[in-house]
Amino acid sequence: MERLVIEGGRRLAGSLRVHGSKNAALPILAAVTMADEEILIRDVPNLEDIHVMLDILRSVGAKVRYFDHQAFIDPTSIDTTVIPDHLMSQMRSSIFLMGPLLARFGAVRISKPGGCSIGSRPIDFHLKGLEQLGAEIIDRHGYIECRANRLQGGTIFLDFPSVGATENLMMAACLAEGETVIGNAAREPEIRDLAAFLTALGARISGAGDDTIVIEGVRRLHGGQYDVPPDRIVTGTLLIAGAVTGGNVVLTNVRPSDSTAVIMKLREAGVQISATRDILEVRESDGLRAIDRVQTAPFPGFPTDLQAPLMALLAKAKGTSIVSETVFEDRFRHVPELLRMGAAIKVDLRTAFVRGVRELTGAFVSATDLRAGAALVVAGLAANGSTVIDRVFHIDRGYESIELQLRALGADIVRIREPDRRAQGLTAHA
Ligand SMILES: CC(=O)N[C@H]1[C@@H](OP(=O)(O)OP(=O)(O)OC[C@H]2O[C@@H](n3ccc(=O)[nH]c3=O)[C@H](O)[C@@H]2O)O[C@H](CO)[C@@H](O)[C@@H]1O
Ligand SMILES: C=C(OP(=O)(O)O)C(=O)O
Repeated sequence: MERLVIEGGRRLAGSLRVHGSKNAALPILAAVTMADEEILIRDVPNLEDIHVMLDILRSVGAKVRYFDHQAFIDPTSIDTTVIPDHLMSQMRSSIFLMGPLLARFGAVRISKPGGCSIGSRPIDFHLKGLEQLGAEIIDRHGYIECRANRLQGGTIFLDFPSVGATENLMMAACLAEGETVIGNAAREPEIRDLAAFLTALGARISGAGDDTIVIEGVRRLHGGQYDVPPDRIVTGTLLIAGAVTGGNVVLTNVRPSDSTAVIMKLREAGVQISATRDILEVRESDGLRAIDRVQTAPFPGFPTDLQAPLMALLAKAKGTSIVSETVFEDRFRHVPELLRMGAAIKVDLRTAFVRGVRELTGAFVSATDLRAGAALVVAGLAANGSTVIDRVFHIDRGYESIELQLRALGADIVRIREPDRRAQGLTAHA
């Protein structure tokens, strides 16, 4: 079991290149199964979820090489559309194989996907949408079998602009016969990138990034190359980390327009941020202040994935901030951990009232999910004394060697294997 140990109170300073986006790379890698030639994807982050996705591609017979953040994938050797249970259960994004494999090979068999515990996360929109494209779906005993000779274009209207369902259905529709319209589609930047990648392979998509996407099905997708965009959630986390330590951090390889919501909220909290074409800089500010209201929402709203890291900053901001989580029903699991560090937060259903305290103190805490873990890192950087974060594997799903990135900015953070001297003297909890 690995842990992070942070000696808080160091001001972050320096420059860092933001790595490729997990949430953009995962559907792009799944979409590769629809092509009939080799594909090269660059800037693929070296993350646990990516390795699971590459293992899934290998498990269905694709030839995969991954080095220097480049993934070379030859899908022409795919010889099965049954995904092993132990890979399906490791992450939510395993569901992305459903649309592409069904569209390309006419059948797919999966078990229910795994993922972070942040809510119930059903897959009903994915299944209903595929049925509207003519798939026959049998969902029983924990397995889902889908069949279709060739998917038929159709009109789909999502009850909620689900990112994953929009991506899965957009991928499937690329090889369907005729036109598909996805209404109330998600507008996240990752959807634009997925559409750009598919278009580079010969797909015909318009409207990605708007709430109505139109896909004209084609017979085949050929080979191609694509650069994964920078990770906007890592960008936001590093901005927050720089701000909470009163630091001066320059982030390169960013797309500021994808981070508008978090930049605006940080400015409201008194943080100075400047943006140029692909650079963001957090400058030293004189004190953090509370934000009246932060409400998570689909893009371009404030991203749910940054709610926990921002809350860790607000825990030290003067005044009381109100944080509402509207996307997932159970995404406040970081609150009890922040309370161990001296935060003053009260939760009422899906709203948290965060009264800023003068000081957070180091403690032994546990990452309950990916972004909850990131929030604890933010809190640990700002706290007095040592923070030990358990269950680091959650953080490794979305941040590439987070300790190395933060050390490059001057943080005192190390990764240890239990038992280790630096962790002794701090009491573990269940
Ligand atoms: C790999 C990836 O890109 N993950 C992101 C993606 O997850 P993901 O694609 O799973 O998130 P969705 O946008 O689908 O989920 C949003 C809401 O819709 C609900 N829902 C979704 C699908 C469905 O079939 N039925 C249903 O009820 C979910 O339970 C949730 O309450 O978007 C989330 C919301 O921005 C982010 O937090 C995740 O980081
Ligand atoms: C919830 C997240 O990811 P996933 O959808 O892959 O579980 C996340 O990236 O914060």
